Amino acid sequence: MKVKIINESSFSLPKYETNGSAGLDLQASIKEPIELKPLDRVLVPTGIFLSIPKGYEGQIRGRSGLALKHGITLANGIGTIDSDYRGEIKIILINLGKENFIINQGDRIAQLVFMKYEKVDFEEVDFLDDTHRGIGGFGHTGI
Ligand SMILES: O=c1ccn([C@H]2C[C@H](O)[C@@H](COP(=O)(O)OP(=O)(O)OP(=O)(O)O)O2)c(=O)[nH]1
Ligand SMILES: [Mg+2]
Repeated sequence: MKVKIINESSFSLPKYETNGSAGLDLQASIKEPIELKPLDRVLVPTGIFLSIPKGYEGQIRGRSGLALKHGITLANGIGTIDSDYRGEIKIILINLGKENFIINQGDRIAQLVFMKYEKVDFEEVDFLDDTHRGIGGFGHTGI
């Protein structure tokens, strides 16, 4: 995959921390540390620009350690990086913890997983096929 890196200071390509890691850790590429107060959101640049092959997307996911220890998570749940996006990958962090959190240059703030996806064509109809579940959802089978 083609990758362009424009970092605030030089660091290596995103990498898988272990052989079996699904996610590549993404680092903050920032001039100054960012202080994130409780419930603050911030868009953090990573210095990474990608040309993802057609038929794949990049998923930005949080890091469990940051979420558990500091309440730092993604404001958009899972970020979607489209294959035709040529801008810088940025991470939308939110502080759901009770303490201020400092992000420093080079901190690993999120991870990137590549996924194949399917596209569909819609056929508009008046009635959908019956199923046992029907319109039941949102806990209708019990908690
Ligand atoms: O966490 C994220 C989510 C998105 N993006 C970039 C890549 C993605 O291809 C583009 C658009 O993302 P999305 O479709 O989620 O945002 P939108 O609000 O629908 O913007 P747009 O109208 O540009 O599609 O923004 C990121 O860098 N980080
Ligand atoms: Mg969009």
